[in-house]
Amino acid sequence: MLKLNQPDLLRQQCLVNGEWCDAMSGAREPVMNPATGETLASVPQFSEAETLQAIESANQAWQAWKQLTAKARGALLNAWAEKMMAAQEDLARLITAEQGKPLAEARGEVAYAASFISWFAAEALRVDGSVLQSPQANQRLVVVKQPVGVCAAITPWNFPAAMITRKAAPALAAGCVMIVKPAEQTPLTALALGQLAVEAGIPAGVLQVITGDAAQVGKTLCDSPVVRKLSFTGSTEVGRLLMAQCAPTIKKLSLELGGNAPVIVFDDADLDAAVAGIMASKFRNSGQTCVCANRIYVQDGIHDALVEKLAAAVADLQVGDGSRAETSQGPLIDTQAVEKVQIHIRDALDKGATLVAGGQPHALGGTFFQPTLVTGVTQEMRFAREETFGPVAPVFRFRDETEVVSMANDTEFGLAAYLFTANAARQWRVGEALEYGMVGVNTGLISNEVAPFGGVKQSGLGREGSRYGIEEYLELKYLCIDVSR
Ligand SMILES: NC(=O)C1=CN([C@@H]2O[C@H](COP(=O)(O)OP(=O)(O)OC[C@H]3O[C@@H](n4cnc5c(N)ncnc54)[C@H](OP(=O)(O)O)[C@@H]3O)[C@@H](O)[C@H]2O)C=CC1
Ligand SMILES: O=C(O)CCCC(=O)O
Repeated sequence: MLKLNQPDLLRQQCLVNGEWCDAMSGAREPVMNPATGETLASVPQFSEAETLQAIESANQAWQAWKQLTAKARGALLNAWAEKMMAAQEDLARLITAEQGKPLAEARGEVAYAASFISWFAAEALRVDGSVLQSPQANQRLVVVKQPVGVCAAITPWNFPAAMITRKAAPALAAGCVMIVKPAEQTPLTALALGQLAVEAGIPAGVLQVITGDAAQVGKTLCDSPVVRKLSFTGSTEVGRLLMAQCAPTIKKLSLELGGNAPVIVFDDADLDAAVAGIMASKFRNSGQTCVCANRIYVQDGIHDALVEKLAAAVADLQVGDGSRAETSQGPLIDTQAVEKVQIHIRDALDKGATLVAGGQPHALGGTFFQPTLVTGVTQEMRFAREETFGPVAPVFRFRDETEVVSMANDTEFGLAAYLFTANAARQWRVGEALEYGMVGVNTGLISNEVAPFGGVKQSGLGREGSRYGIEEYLELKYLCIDVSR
């Protein structure tokens, strides 16, 4: 059973207009622990009617929220971030229980999530406009920034806290209000964040958290002309659907979709640094992040040495329940995730790849999977085309820079890429040539609140975090003032 220091953080109702509510039908969905299969709690199954109520409450709340000074909004956001950090251990336990990641990673996620709130509390103070040089002597031209309005966020299960705050914090800082629909696997962290927002004094209706039928809730949010913006993180497939659903109301969109991150290791790289970077990027959250290394390209000259070091590092990973201190690899989120990993491995082995380590479900059973290393992978295999989203490191071999840049760019995705080389000119050259929104050079960890997170091509639209992130929640308004009368 889940034990929390602050038991009222385990919320099993939706937060609408400052009230904790059930679905009108009374329908509920269980929330499972992927490590044990245990039912942790259950949450309401909202449908269209309750979603419409949340939209109405959001619109009412917006009228007062947008009138607050940026300083006042920032102070409330800071109070929310402080509450989160005070409840870091409880939030981490909730994340590990419903999502599976090791507790140390979950604690890190809470701090990462809170960092977006503090960052945007400060960015609120820096939203400004401009005065333009007028082509007419009698006119003054002024540009101001105003909040977009009622926003919605649909978030994934892999970062149950951070994907919410990375959207809600800039929205609230800009003067928008937000309705959050978390993933069905991880609603408990989202509801706990709602509770902490209430405790921080964020007014009713400004941040609402609703759980339920994704297709119905999503369609209602997309169809509503009151909702002016949707921010989504998840699969490219659902992103495409939401984009189409938002077309009739011409909604603003931020989409953070699938990745297929290449890691390129050149002959001149520091091999230990490359292995540390690959391990951090590949096996974080058991390979379930959209910036996880999906393809590892290793140059001929160091291929065998790198594979040997990588195999040793993979062998050191400790698979287990994330609540155990020694665990570095938790379970995968569900059985479909395990199936996807197995399909990708089987496809590669059938086409001639070599299994160096792992490759099977773990002896612990359930959705635990052995950390896996495969070599001899080629562009014809699924590993090259699809996001595996699991603890599998597929190693490709390459000859030269031109060849590897072409292989790395040969995908419809363009979120994150990584390269390891000691050559400064090559760092620039390849960094510029990679068609990705984010490039890590000699590092496998690139995410923080200060940097613009987002992709090109079919990895999405817009940027989250950073000073650019708040712009996604602001509209420019131009005033032309005749000063002659
Ligand atoms: N970019 C990223 O960070 C992520 C990428 N992925 C990729 O997607 C694959 C599948 O993961 P999965 O969880 O199925 O991802 P989804 O895209 O299905 O889920 C992400 C979010 O979208 C919601 N959603 C699903 N269908 C609809 C719909 N018709 N209308 C509105 N919202 C909807 C989900 O709700 P609900 O949970 O209630 O169904 C969840 O909140 C992964 O293997 C991975 O490759 C997955 C998660 C995150
Ligand atoms: O979309 C994801 O997979 C979550 C983002 C991970 C990160 O912020 O590094």
